[in-house]
Amino acid sequence: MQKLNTATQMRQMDHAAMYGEYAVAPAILMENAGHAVAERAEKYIGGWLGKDVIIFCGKGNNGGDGFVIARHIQAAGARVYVYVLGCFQDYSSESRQHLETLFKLEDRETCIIVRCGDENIDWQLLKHRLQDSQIVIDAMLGTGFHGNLREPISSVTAVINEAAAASDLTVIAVDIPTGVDSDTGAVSGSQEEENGPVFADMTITFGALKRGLVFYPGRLCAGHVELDLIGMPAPLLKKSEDDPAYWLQESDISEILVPRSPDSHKGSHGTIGIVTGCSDMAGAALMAAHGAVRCGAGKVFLRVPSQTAPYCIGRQPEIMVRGIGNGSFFIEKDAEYIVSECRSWSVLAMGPGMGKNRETKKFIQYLISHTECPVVLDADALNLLTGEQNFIRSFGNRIIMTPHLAEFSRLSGYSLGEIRKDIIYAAKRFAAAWHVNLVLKGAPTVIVSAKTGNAYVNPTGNSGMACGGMGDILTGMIAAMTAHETMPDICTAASVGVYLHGAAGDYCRNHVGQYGFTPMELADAIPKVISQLGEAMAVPRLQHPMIGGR
Ligand SMILES: NC(=O)C1=CN([C@@H]2O[C@H](COP(=O)(O)OP(=O)(O)OC[C@H]3O[C@@H](n4cnc5c(N)ncnc54)[C@H](OP(=O)(O)O)[C@@H]3O)[C@@H](O)[C@H]2O)[C@@H](O)CC1
Ligand SMILES: Nc1ncnc2c1ncn2[C@@H]1O[C@H](COP(=O)(O)OP(=O)(O)O)[C@@H](O)[C@H]1O
Ligand SMILES: [K+]
Repeated sequence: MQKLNTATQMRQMDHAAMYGEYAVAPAILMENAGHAVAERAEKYIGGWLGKDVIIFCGKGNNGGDGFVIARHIQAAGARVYVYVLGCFQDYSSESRQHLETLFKLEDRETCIIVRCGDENIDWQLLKHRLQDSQIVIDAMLGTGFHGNLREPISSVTAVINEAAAASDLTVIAVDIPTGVDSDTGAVSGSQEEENGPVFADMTITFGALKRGLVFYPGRLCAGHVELDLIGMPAPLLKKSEDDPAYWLQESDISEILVPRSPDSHKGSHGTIGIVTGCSDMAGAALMAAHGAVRCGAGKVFLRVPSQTAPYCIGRQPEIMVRGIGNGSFFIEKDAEYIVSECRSWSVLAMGPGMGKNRETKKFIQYLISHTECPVVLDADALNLLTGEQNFIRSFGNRIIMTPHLAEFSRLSGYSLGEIRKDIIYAAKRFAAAWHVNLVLKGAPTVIVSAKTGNAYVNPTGNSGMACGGMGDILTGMIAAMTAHETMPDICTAASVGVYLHGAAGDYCRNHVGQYGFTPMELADAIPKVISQLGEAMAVPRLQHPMIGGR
């Protein structure tokens, strides 16, 4: 698990490293950052020797990193043009120190410094240099960026992007591409204003990942991302932040998802009750059940309204289907029977294709309030529970809600714009207010624990999954994961389900193609992606140290 930090958290980490008990000198931290870029980018571009490189250095410490990079790559055999966009006296003392060193290296041949602080930029000359260069390094703005790009940075950014689009210029961003908000992934400008962000091929980021590197549109600007720890003291790297968010790793999943015990039986892997569907949406119910089967569930029971049952019975032999009541949708009266069945179920999942009938809402509420097992709520179950914050709050610890953005907007009352502005904030705020475990589906999906308020962001998945039915499969997967005997808590189960769902989507993209793989094909890929985790799976362990815990 990697921390996903905000600019404020990064400032606190930097400050603690430099001015706390560890007393790492600011110039050394900057030296490490600049050296990390020179070294990691060298591998990416295949060596500095003989390359023409333009480094744009802003007036903050991101620019200071640029001065260090210039020194290292000049030494490695490149010709460097350094555009200094700040005035000497305004730089921090560590940036000034590195700039002074660079001034000593200026030779008009391998190190050419262009002082732009109080002069105009020769745009024609810059464009020619961009045409003749192979690499651009963006050290204009890092975590200090806010608002929209101002001149001259906005024009410099425009000419970099233009040159990169017209040639095979490689753009390397320092810490985060200029114009990307570290906290949210929002970017500067709009199409009309043309003051958009830098589009980089690679970003080397320092100390911890920034949230803006994994949320769109910022993620599109970052290209290939590498994290360098730049000599940050280990306790600071491990320290839990206030208001934390984490980027899930494959190693987290293989640590949690232990191999099945040789003497396990179907009871060890849970009895899954999927109670959903209505007359015209039998497919959603079947897909949810199939998602559970493919996640290794011990037994899967599918309960649908009686008029839906003929379309489900016998479709898949391992799923035990029964029709409930007399109608084409569930009504409150049907709930009593499910409550009695539920006593032997490990988990109850409701929502996919369930319809929006008011009577069905009463059915769902009756079931939630008369059962004790974990409950996964998706799709129509969420639409029906809009406005029921007080009701959900009292059961929230054992509920996982899995809305996509539009369902989340209806459920929470937050506008889509408000949600997109800061997805982690919106997800955490909702999970705290409703006291519920949340899986906010999207690109990427965010999971929030009801118990800790921690947010986990999922790295897997792709746009081939943007098609109807993918969420239904996920509902069944999360239900099945919740029921495995070795799963420490339901937020962890949800995180594993979401990760594997995306990983199975990535498997399908790679083996079937980005267009047109189906939810059922994705489900069929789940055992394959789990077996790929196989070698890394840990020996059984009861409590994973981070997700959902503590
Ligand atoms: N010791 C450390 O802390 C370490 C830090 N490190 C590095 O420092 C970086 C953070 O440095 P930082 O805090 O100086 O901020 P930075 O991103 O350089 O920008 C600040 C300047 O940008 C300006 N500005 C803002 N918005 C703007 C806009 N829209 N358009 C135009 N200008 C705008 C803003 O001006 P203002 O708006 O305040 O007038 C201010 O002058 C971090 O990302 C990492 O690379 C590493 O070396 C490791 C050790
Ligand atoms: N561009 C994308 N990148 C990654 N994952 C995606 C993308 N588009 C969709 N998904 C995933 O696919 C699933 C779609 O779920 P949902 O919208 O509920 O589908 P449905 O309701 O039709 O079953 C979610 O898990 C979502 O995260
Ligand atoms: K940058």
